Amino acid sequence: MAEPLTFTNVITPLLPIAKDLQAKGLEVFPKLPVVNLSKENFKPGASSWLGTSRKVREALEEFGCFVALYDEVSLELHNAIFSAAEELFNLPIEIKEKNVSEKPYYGYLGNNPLVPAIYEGMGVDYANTIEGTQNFTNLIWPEGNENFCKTVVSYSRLVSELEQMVKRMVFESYGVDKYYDSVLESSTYLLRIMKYRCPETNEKNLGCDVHTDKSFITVLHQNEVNGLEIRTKDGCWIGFDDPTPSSFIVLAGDAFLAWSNSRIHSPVHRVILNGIKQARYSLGLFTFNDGIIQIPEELVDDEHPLKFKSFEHFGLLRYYLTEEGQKAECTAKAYCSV
Ligand SMILES: O=C(O)CCC(=O)C(=O)O
Ligand SMILES: [Fe+2]
Repeated sequence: MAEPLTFTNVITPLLPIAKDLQAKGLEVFPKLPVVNLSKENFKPGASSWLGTSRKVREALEEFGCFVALYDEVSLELHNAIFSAAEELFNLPIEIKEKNVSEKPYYGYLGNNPLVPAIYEGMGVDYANTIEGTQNFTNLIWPEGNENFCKTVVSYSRLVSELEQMVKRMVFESYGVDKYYDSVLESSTYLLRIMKYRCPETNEKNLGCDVHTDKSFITVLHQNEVNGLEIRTKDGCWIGFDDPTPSSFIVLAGDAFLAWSNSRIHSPVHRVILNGIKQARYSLGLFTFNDGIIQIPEELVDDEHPLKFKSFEHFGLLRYYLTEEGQKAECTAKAYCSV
């Protein structure tokens, strides 16, 4: 029987051609897969849910990411969260530096030789909870900032619902939905608010160096200034160049790769700011799981022999900070392969 024409088997054969052209110095940017996840399009149990789940799984297996069209975040909230980001980064450095955390990469990242000079990041832990966001707000604005707090919680809750929908779809698509609730229960959400200022003359335009995420899933959202690039399995760079207020990049992290016994791909990505005229702001909602992540036995078979041991997710993140972890090509493989 002929292979069905899905977006992955249509796009994938074109990638080596794009890679060749890129190697010759030509700017060719194939597109990321796009999946419409706006709620009114389907309900659980309807056929479009199953078809969409398959698309989501295929995109994560082949590209490790896709553009989700999701209209739950209103334009008003979209504008409010980016204004909140601006307000936050306009604060004096000594206030921003108050945000420290024992969890690696959770506090203020900026003004630091470890990150590019044009980059700043601020982590809000447990951002989908009033308590988490209130703790952050109290630290930064002891006099209070109700508007910031409300905006961050509302945004993070809606985007965590998108993350949960994707996770449920993948679990169902693999027939392992019985593990969904326990994985959901241990999920925590870090919102990282990021700013990339315009590079000065002769300053490097690197915003974020090549890396894979250590999260289970990351959901990225940005203002109209481009720069995010994702590398395909065969080494072709795909730029995300048409952001809208309702487009979100859903990206699999190393923990999702390990959980799936290597079925899901965790893509290398970077941010490069070429000739930008205004600052780029982006938001990343990162899922990290408390405790141990188990690899479902159903995902182990002759074709997919067991590749990973159960692992502590925050252990993986801490390992990434070590000298050995920094050198590893794939953090999950180095940390918990069998
Ligand atoms: O700013 C972006 O779009 C991506 C940032 C990123 O990759 C990260 O924080 O892990
Ligand atoms: Fe990333």
